[in-house]
Amino acid sequence: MATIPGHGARKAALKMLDAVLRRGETMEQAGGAANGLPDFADRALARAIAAESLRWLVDLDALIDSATKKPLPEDAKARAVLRMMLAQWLRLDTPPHAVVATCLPLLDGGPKRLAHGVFATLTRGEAALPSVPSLPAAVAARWGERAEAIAAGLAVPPPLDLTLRADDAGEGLDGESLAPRHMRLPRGTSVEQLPGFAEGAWWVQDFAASLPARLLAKGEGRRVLDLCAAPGGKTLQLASMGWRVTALDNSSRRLERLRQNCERTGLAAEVIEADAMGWHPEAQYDAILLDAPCTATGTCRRNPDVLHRIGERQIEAMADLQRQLLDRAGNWLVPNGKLVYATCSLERAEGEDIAAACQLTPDPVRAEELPVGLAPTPEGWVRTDPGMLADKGGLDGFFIARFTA
Ligand SMILES: C[S@@+](CC[C@H](N)C(=O)[O-])C[C@H]1O[C@@H](n2cnc3c(N)ncnc32)[C@H](O)[C@@H]1O
Repeated sequence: MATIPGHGARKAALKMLDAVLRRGETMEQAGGAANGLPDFADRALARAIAAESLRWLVDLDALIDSATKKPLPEDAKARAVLRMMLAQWLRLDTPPHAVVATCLPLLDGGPKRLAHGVFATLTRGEAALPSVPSLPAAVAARWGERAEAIAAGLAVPPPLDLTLRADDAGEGLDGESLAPRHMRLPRGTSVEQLPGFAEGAWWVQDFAASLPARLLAKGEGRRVLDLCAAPGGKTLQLASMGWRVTALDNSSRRLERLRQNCERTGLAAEVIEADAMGWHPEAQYDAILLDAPCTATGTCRRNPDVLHRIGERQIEAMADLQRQLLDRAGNWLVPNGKLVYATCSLERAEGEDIAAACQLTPDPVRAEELPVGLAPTPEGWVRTDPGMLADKGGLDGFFIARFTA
């Protein structure tokens, strides 16, 4: 059979969906399925199809079920292909005939006629998605009263946030600054073409992800441990704030990216590859930033896979590790040293519950320390989610707490 243009991207997207939904892989891991595609546009398309299918999965399934007499099994290939077909038509504005031509061959030797019939019925009728994606029931229950606002923030992929190396490093960038050393640009902006890229004047970092380091004072040559540091967004921030940074992580692959980031921006850090659960420092630190490994549900706008592969089991496992890392790090500070604990998770178990049980002395964040009108919680913690700053393009979900030794 002659190759159908665009079919490769759909094949890769189907593999990505399968990797996330059946094997519980992250979008990053699943994205490997698209790496074999020679064309950048095809790789980007495969990722967009998979991401939009996952973002709108509950609503796409409702449409599919409305057009079948007997519901297709959850893991049926025909359901997966139909999810992708509908996501392309309803979210990526692909004309139905192009969707049919590129996707139905994925079901060769299978229920092709059934899928064609369901898609034809839906495209002929009034099929539409709601303005806000529906969350899986378990996720909505976990996110409680913020669930609706978070879902609204999830409806569109996020803008591009840059953190600047210095106060004047944003020259030539035409965006909105929400705080010193920050620039927000429209989503889809191509990073490589922006002024300052080659010179390392800035790096890509969601605005919420830049908040933990902002809660430490200027370094003035003091020593900070960036614990769980790779790929280094916070390492770069701390170095640019005048700290002498030790960046520790146990992933050599991610540390390689950290080193490249340091090289591109001309910022320095001592890099240590080690397991934080076995490592001991030679001397205590003036400050520690613990950006702990987590379920990353706060990044659901760019990684909608977390909506479907994270449950109580993964959350509890992460919370356990976070508690242990925080316990250990608490012993590595000089008297009166500061520790900032952060996770990009929307789960209380990985944020509020960890901070409440911490043995260190709380150092509550004050309202005047936070930019753009963000307010600390009554406990002096910071909690962000994708429903916040909606008129400015939203925020990733983060939890941040500060302590004193
Ligand atoms: C949330 S990410 C860090 C992001 C990073 N701080 C930044 O701003 O770019 C968490 C990191 O923890 C690392 N990690 C997980 N378990 C670890 C352990 N036991 N020891 C050291 N690093 C660990 C992971 O490799 C991952 O890079």
